[in-house]
Formats: sequence, C-alpha cells, structure tokens
Amino acid sequence: MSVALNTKHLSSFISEEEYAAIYPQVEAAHNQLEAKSGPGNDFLGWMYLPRDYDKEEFARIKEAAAKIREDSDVLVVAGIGGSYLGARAVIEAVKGQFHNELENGPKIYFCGNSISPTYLNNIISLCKGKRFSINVISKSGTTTETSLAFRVLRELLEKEMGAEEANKRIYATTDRAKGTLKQLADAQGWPTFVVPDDVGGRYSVLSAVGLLPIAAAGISIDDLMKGAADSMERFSVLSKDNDAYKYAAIRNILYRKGKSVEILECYEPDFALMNEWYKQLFGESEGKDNKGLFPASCIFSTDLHSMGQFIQEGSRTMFETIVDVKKPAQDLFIDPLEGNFDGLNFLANQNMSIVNRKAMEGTILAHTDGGVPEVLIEVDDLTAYNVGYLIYFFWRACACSGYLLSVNPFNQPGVESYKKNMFALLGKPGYEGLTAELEAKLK
Ligand SMILES: O=P(O)(O)OC[C@H]1O[C@](O)(CO)[C@@H](O)[C@@H]1O
Repeated sequence: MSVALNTKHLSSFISEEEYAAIYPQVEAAHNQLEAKSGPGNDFLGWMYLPRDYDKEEFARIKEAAAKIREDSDVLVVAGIGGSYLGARAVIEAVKGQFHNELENGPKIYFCGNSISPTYLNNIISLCKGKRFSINVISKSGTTTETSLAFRVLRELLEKEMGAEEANKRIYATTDRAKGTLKQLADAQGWPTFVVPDDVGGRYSVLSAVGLLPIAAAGISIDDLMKGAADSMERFSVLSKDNDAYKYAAIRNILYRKGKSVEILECYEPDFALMNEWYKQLFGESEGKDNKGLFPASCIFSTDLHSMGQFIQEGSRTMFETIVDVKKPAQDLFIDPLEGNFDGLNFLANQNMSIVNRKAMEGTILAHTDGGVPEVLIEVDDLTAYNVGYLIYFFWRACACSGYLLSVNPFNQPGVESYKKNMFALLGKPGYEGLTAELEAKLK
C-alpha cells in the first residue's frame, strides 16, 4: 500500500474504546461530505477532482508546460497560500530542493508569496537577461502580494522581450469568469487556466494551480493524478479501516486530551514544503471559532538539534505525526575509514538511509517516553504517484477532522483582518474611516 497509517506507538495514549466511541462522529462527518450537507458544501469540488478533472484543460496544461520547457530558461510563478504552496511542495518533494541547480529544465522560482522588496529584487536579478515566462496564479485575481509581484515582473518581461512576445509568455491561472486578472488576461490574449469555483485555494494543487508549474518542472502530472485518484478510491469509502478517517479521529481524540499542537515531521528535507502545504491546509481549515489544533512542522534530524529539547521535555501540549518515507530518492553507502579517526566506523558498511531510520526509531521511543503521542504515516517513496496519493489522504483527513471539530473547514474569514488593516494604513480608497483609528493605536 502506498500510504498507510501506523498507530502502534499510540496504544498508551488512545484506547480501543476511544476509537469506537468517536466512530459514529466519523460516520456523520463522512455522510455530511458525501451528501454535501455540511458547512462549506459549495467548496467540495476537490472530493472527486482526481476523477472528474477537466481533461481538455489537462491536455492544454501539458502543452503549455512543454512550450515553457522549450522556450524558457526561467519560469517565475507568482502566487501565495494555496496558489503557491502546493506547486512548490510537489516540485521539491519529487525533484528535490536543489532541482534548479541539478536539473536541465527551466529554473522555477516562486514570488508573490511575501511583500519583501529584497526577495523581489533577487527574483528580478534571476530573470534579467534570461528567456523567462510567468505563471500568475490567483483565484480572486486581487491578492496584493501576487498582484504587486506580477505587476513588476510583467513590466520587466515587456521591457526585455517586447509586449507582443511577453503576451505569449504570460500564463494566467484564475477564476473562470470573474476578477481583474481574468479581465486583463482576456484583454491581452494570455493563455488562461481555471481555478474551479468549488475548489478552495488549499485544495487546489491538483487543478491548474499546481499542475502547470509541476508539469513545467518536468514531473509527470499523469502519475500525480493517478496517485490521487487511487487514493480517492480508497479514502472516499466509509470504513473503520479508512486510514484518512482514522487519522482525523486520532487528531480529534488527542485534541480533546489537551494536545493542542500537531507537529508534522519528516526525515527527508525535500518534504519541507509539503510541511508548509499541510500547515495551510489544516491551519486555515480548523483554526476558527477559538478552536483547532495548531499545525506545526519539523524536519528531522535537523530540528532535533533545535526543537528536540522542547519536544522531549517542554510543556506536554503536542503530538507528532511522522511522514515515514520508506525509500529515499537516493541512498549513500558508508565506507569504513582506515584508522577510524572520527570514530564513525560503527556506521560503516551500510547505507546512510539505515542510519536515518535508526535516528527516527530512537527518537520515536524517546519522545513516547517523554509523553508525546506518535502517529506514523508511512509512504513508500516521494515519487509523483505517491505524493499525489498523500495529498488526497490529507485532504480527506482534513475535511473529516474539520467536521469532527464542528467548524466549517472550507472558509477562512480570519484572513481578512490583516488585509483590512493593511489597506487602511496604506490609504487604499474605501478604507479611510479606519486609517486614523489604527494610526492612533500604533502611536
Ligand atoms: O488565489 P488567491 O485568491 O490569490 O488567494 C491566495 C490565498 O489567499 C487566501 O485566500 C487567504 O488570504 C488563501 O486561502 C488562498 O490560498
């Protein structure tokens, strides 16, 4: 099985009776999802997306990706949140963090995911003098971070390549009909791709939002979708053996026992952006109505040397969910060293992945002794197929987990507060009433 939940380290934290007691609630959450009767039911387009996706658009995505790979040294992807994280997460998980340095295809850079002028200047430097293309991604078409970066990069592209050529190198992924970006794209004749109405940002990686940059990175989107489709077949069925639902149940049981932080962990650094993707997925879905597990993340053994002390002995508020990647993309045989000057010959004559595994096993036992529940999500490897599989697993689990918590897992009203204040402080027309009040608070 590509992805499997392993609960063997949980026996001292959760009893069989507790699993049985929460099951009727899992059943109710499942029924709400399938009947589309729960809160946020207009955002359930992800549920059967790996089967029902737009095949004609999928073919256009592949064509656009092939063109980008042919005519571009650089692809800049402008987007934030769900319009950023999934694409980067899949690319780094499958191709590795150093894909830009090690692969022959176009370099893929992401921007519009902050308001840092330093970051954007660096992106400009990476594009200047290169044959570059832009994929601007925004469902709303109005997100400040994305729009600002896109405005600057579009100008650069037009200056470097002329307006006519620039128009052939801008790919807009946005709403089917509404929004400034859609209007602009139509007026300029840019190829456009659609963020489906019923798919929210954090559930959009398997739409054009993620698929175009992922395909441009040379990853098989067929494999990615096949993995997600197989995962959908398995995790859309109600049963006590449904690992996605069981994971959701575990999260809820632990939350009710005062474990208010979940740390998603992996012993592969290439998973770091998948951690970030997970944080948006669960954070925006569950953190509302003064409820929710705080989604945190670590890469081990790296963070064992920074966060390890806290996890072992700090306040007992967290549990750990470890994504156990069974087979690394590459292994490394450790040769013995004559003289054993570094004292490391006890590690020799085996693959480095074994050392990584022993570090994981030792840590799990130590943290369990420290009172931290340990959940394992086992995945064979980080190929496109299995990453697609994992994505759908987390989607299903998250939706169920949100309903178990009695929140609407598909909205994110809280995100507007910072935007409103920022606009007022920047003097955006329409926000004048708030400006003086906020400025007084800042004095
Ligand atoms: O695709 P858009 O509309 O630019 O939004 C980007 C992100 O911003 C949010 O709406 C939050 O501000 C996220 O939910 C979303 O993924």
